[in-house]
Amino acid sequence: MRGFYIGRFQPYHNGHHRMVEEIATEVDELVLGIGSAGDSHSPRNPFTAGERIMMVNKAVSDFDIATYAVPIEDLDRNSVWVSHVQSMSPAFEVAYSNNPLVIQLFKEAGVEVHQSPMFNREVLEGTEVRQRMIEDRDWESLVPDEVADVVREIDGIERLQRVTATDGSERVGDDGSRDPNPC
Ligand SMILES: Nc1ncnc2c1ncn2[C@@H]1O[C@H](COP(=O)(O)OP(=O)(O)OP(=O)(O)O)[C@@H](O)[C@H]1O
Ligand SMILES: NC(=O)c1ccc[n+]([C@@H]2O[C@H](COP(=O)(O)O)[C@@H](O)[C@H]2O)c1
Repeated sequence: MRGFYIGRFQPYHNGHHRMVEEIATEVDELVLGIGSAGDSHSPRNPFTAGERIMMVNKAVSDFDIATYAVPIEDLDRNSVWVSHVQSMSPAFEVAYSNNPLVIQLFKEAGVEVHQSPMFNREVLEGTEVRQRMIEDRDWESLVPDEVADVVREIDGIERLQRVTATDGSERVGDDGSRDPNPC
């Protein structure tokens, strides 16, 4: 059986890794959808699709299943998003997600969806990992070693710190969004 698991993986962290470990007990093959593939160089999405593919491929190489990383760009229309995913991915029988919108869209399209527990969510969250990177606090312990190597190879910390820095003329929200009309 082949499964599908999508995330932005900004970056791929130990919570994702635990989820893949669980999924690997249920499927022989897993497609890892690299979500929001067109986004990069922003506070919420610092890494390119290619960089995230490197992180994921290296990190999951130890698991005893075949994996395929497939970049999936966002669409303006949620109602056709599952068809878009299916048009880009090898065929799969079951989707894995803990994201309520993703679960809803797959269920409405008639795709079986499995959820997993949230692992140590207090710290295993992309937002927390990126915040630690920005503040030069320990982030390495929250990601697989292979991911830390990729982040270092691409000077990821410096990039994230640069794209997060503001010149004081705009405000950056908690989600990394920038207010285009600062008062
Ligand atoms: N600690 C975790 N345990 C289990 N599942 C997780 C964990 N963190 C994220 N996930 C799930 O993995 C999928 C992809 O998550 P995503 O890439 O958005 O990571 P995130 O940690 O939620 O990132 P961000 O804080 O950047 O939004 C989602 O279904 C999400 O619910
Ligand atoms: N309409 C759309 O483009 C659409 C809908 C649902 C999810 N997604 C994407 O799927 C991914 C879901 O991953 P997360 O669970 O990490 O949020 C994200 O990249 C999100 O942007 C896109």
